[in-house]
Amino acid sequence: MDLPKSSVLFVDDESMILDALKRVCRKLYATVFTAHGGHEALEIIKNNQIDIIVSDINMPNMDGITFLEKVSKISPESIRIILTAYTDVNNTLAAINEGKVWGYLNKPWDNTHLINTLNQVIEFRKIMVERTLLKEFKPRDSFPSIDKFSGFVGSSAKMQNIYQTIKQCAPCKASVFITGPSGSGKEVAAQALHELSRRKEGSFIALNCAAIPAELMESEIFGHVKGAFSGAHSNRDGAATLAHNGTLFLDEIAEMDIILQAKLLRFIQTGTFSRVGSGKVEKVDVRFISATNREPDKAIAENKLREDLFYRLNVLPIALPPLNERGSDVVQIAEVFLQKYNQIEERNYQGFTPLAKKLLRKYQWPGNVRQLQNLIYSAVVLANEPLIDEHIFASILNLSDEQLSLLLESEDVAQIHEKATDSNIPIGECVVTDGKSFQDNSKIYTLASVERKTIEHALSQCNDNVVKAAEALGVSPSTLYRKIQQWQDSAS
Ligand SMILES: Nc1ncnc2c1ncn2[C@@H]1O[C@H](COP(=O)(O)OP(=O)(O)OP(=O)(O)O)[C@@H](O)[C@H]1O
Repeated sequence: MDLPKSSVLFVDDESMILDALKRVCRKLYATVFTAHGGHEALEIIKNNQIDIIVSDINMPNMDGITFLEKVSKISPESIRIILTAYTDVNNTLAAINEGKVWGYLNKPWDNTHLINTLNQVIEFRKIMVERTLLKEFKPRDSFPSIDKFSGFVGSSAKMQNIYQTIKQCAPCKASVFITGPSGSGKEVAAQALHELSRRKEGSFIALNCAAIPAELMESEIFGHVKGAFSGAHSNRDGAATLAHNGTLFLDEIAEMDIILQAKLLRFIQTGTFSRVGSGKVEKVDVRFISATNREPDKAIAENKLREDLFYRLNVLPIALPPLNERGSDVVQIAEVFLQKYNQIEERNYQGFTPLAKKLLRKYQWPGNVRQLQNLIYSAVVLANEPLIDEHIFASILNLSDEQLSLLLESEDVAQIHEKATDSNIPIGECVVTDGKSFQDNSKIYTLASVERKTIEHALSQCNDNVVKAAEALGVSPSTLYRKIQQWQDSAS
């Protein structure tokens, strides 16, 4: 598990001491911050992830013990160390015993001892963080069992219908016409039809009619003989020959040249064709599957697709639903892609945070499964926590903060109710606004107020331990810190 570089904050009222500490710590594998006193340090802690805090005791305005006590509330996971003269020993021991600080360093310090101690603390903290993460996120050897059907992942009712249709259509010879938006899995469906058919020992030949230039298409389908056109240096088999006893998948059929569509129609009707440049008629046994992401009626009206060809190909229609109509299939598919890209990129992401999953379920997915696939691959490359969170997704999808909250907002109330039920806390008792319980049905509460009260309640139940409260609420600690920070910002 790769953890990011640690960060250390030194707090002292004397600039010379801070400069000296900074110089010594160049040897440390850590980002070093300095602050001239408690108030400046608290600002830094609010705006940055600080792992280790080393503070002087005797400082004007706010003494070191009071400062570190405050830190223990807002950043309980950070390791707090006192930099102290021997004369402060009683204060120091009391602070350690009360759990306000983790340990102390002597002032004046020995450079080597200082670096060694901080390195040990960095190591110690890493182990603690790893332990917490491992406990919190329960790393697993395998992801939860996923419903799969011949290349498809997902168990929504709509996809169950599709699987049923594929199972019924696969054994027949009749042509199948697959429609569905771009990236919705039309080729996966075509392959499933082939794999589940009696032709599975034969070849599955896919031709993307949009990707091949019109002048080459005829030769791609039917092959050519040597000398048929300039560049035809030898005989070449086309897809029709290669798919003999197998399946020919004509993807993006409405992009095929309309004149060639007439030749294709003849081939489908008779099973016979001639290679380009040859008069010899050949016969093959091919099952046709075609697909388009256009609406066939429109494509016919626009003269992109021959009507007679369409009716010939559209014996068994299959219409794939867009990803955003497949409910939580999206999360299952994302989990499978996560496993795949974890393996390819040698990463070990354990899954997604609850809000990241919510984003996956709420997003519209204009590019369907292919877009989801690309998103997960990017996240695996760009994220650096064991769980992938909603912010990584939002940044890859280019969503503003406002768009992200709008996207996540709609289910919030339900989620809060779910969580209260999960933790057996009666909602009316745990979430109170303006002195009224949420069981008061006459009042409508804003989502923001419900959220804030819920978080405040969780914090107070967990003795202000942000990590525990975050765990209880099912969000990451960083999300909670961000929210607390926002309230503090708007209050100041
Ligand atoms: N239900 C699914 N489960 C897992 N992976 C899927 C699923 N549907 C599609 N995919 C994957 O998504 C990607 C796009 O699927 P596919 O190429 O079949 O879509 P398409 O509809 O044929 O796209 P286009 O319209 O652009 O030709 C592929 O990598 C495919 O393996």
